[in-house]
Amino acid sequence: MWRRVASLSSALESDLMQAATCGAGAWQRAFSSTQVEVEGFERKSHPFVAFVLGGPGSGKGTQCMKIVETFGFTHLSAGDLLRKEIASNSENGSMILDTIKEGKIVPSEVTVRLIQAAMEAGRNDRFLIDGFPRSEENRAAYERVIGAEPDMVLFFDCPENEMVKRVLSRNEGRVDDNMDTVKKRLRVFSELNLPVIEHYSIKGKLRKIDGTGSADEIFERVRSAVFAALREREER
Ligand SMILES: Nc1ncnc2c1ncn2[C@@H]1O[C@H](COP(=O)(O)OP(=O)(O)O)[C@@H](O)[C@H]1O
Ligand SMILES: O=c1ccn([C@@H]2O[C@H](COP(=O)(O)OP(=O)(O)O)[C@@H](O)[C@H]2O)c(=O)[nH]1
Ligand SMILES: [Mg+2]
Repeated sequence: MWRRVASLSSALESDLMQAATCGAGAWQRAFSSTQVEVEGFERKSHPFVAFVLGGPGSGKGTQCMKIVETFGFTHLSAGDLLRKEIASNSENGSMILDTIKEGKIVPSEVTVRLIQAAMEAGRNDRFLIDGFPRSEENRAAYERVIGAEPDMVLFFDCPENEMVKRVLSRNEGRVDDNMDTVKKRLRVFSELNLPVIEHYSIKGKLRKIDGTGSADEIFERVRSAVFAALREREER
């Protein structure tokens, strides 16, 4: 991420806002032109990281795809990384499969290492980490291994009945998209995920988004939160 050492002109600022509404290409062009035009940028050590949290079916993956299109983030779904590990028949594969079938949380050291490797391979300065951390232990392990906190935490707040409806109609052939497992996942969400959300709320990093309505309506809420957080990071 770039550290601002000179303030953006208001014209450039509005270019960036405008670009944020018309897709990653415009955003990248505006942003890169800003990098060229505003001398003296220095690359920061840690990339911009946004955790994306919310219960099963709250819309994390759907909104992550829109954020990628608009702001050029790399999307790392912790669940997808784990499912890839299962498919690779690695030594942890069967343990991960059993854990996911039960709606439980995979040991932190496994998930954090997968995220770390994906970030190193990602060659980007902004990442969405989707569906992680799911517990205080996950959170502490990430901060210990990666050595940094996230810049922002998006939390999609959605009523349980809406989440269940969406999960049961999600045709992705997943072993955990069934009534029995989704009930377990909702219990895990309220018992273990919510304390993580509370932690980041107290730290002032949480952006709670109403997860009801159409995907486009929800993204309008997301867009301004992400734009503000990116600008805040640049101005630090
Ligand atoms: N705003 C929405 N309204 C209705 N269905 C949605 C909405 N957002 C996502 N979905 C659908 O609900 C299911 C779960 O969405 P997803 O983004 O995978 O959530 P999560 O990653 O939080 O489990 C998917 O089938 C998706 O197409
Ligand atoms: O950091 C993570 C992310 C996911 N999971 C497991 O993987 C499942 C599916 O996660 P995903 O985020 O893909 O589910 P979604 O919320 O998108 O339905 C979860 O229920 C957990 O069992 C986990 O253990 N640790
Ligand atoms: Mg998901």
